[in-house]
Amino acid sequence: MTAIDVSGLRKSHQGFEAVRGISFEVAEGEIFALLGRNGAGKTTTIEVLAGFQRADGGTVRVLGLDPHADRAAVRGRTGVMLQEAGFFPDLTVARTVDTWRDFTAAPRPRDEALELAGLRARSGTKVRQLSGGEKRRLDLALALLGRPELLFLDEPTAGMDPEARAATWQVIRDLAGQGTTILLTTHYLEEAQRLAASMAIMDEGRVVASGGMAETLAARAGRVAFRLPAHVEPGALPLPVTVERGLAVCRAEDPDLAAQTLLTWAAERGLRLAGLEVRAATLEDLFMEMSAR
Ligand SMILES: Nc1ncnc2c1ncn2[C@@H]1O[C@H](COP(=O)(O)OP(=O)(O)OP(=O)(O)O)[C@@H](O)[C@H]1O
Repeated sequence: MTAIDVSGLRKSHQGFEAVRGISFEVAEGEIFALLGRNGAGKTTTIEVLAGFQRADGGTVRVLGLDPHADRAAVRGRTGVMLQEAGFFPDLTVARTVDTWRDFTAAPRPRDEALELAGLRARSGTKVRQLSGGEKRRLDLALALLGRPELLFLDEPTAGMDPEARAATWQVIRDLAGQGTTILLTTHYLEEAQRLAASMAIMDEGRVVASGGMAETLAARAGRVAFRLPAHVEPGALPLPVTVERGLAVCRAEDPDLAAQTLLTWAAERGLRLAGLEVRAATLEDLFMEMSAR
């Protein structure tokens, strides 16, 4: 089943077209990463999908519903974590959650939501005393209150230290494991690559790449990098290379095979390929390529 179906979506803000006819689908129970540079249109897209803004063009279906026309129904089944939460700084974490519980149908118990978000130990702390990363966790706890079928997470790990980030990844994975569909944005491409089964990269309001994460990356060239041996010209190597920051870099569909070819060539000449690094394409490679156009 498709949890989110976006086709030709357009949305302008005061005459500026932030989203310019994008299409993508998110399958039920999947983690989907919406990626792109600052201003690419990710938040605007989430705001339309969550029913906060009305689309100017195209069609959008969320859990089979129109998120604007059927927004009450959609809101009851979705959780949203936007970038800027409107917390009351003088309330404690516990009171903040309690206040939100009052507006949520069949909410989770407060401590369960705090536990899930890794914030239970800060229950009695005032919001103003939370760190940036802890505020993100409070946001997550609030987004989880209504046991949503679908979660929108706009930069869920921004400002978190590595430990908190890893804990949040686990929460996200656990939720997906229980069947929750998750659409997230992040500027941490490694995070997207680790978490998401599918993705779309946006640039200036358009989708410039999309698809299954593993398939998309597998279809792209990997790279073999090494320090060029002394007195060897790049043109003498058996495969084409570029020299990048002092390293010879060979891009190849099958980087293992390319490395073998290069190593055999070097061994036959008694040369070493120092610092040899062989890796498949990463999301960062794809992102840089797509955003640089
Ligand atoms: N309310 C608004 N009024 C006018 N312009 C807006 C408004 N909201 C967003 N924009 C503009 O629309 C474009 C897309 O913004 P959006 O917040 O959707 O991008 P984003 O991909 O989420 O960026 P970021 O990674 O910085 O969060 C930007 O150029 C932004 O300045």
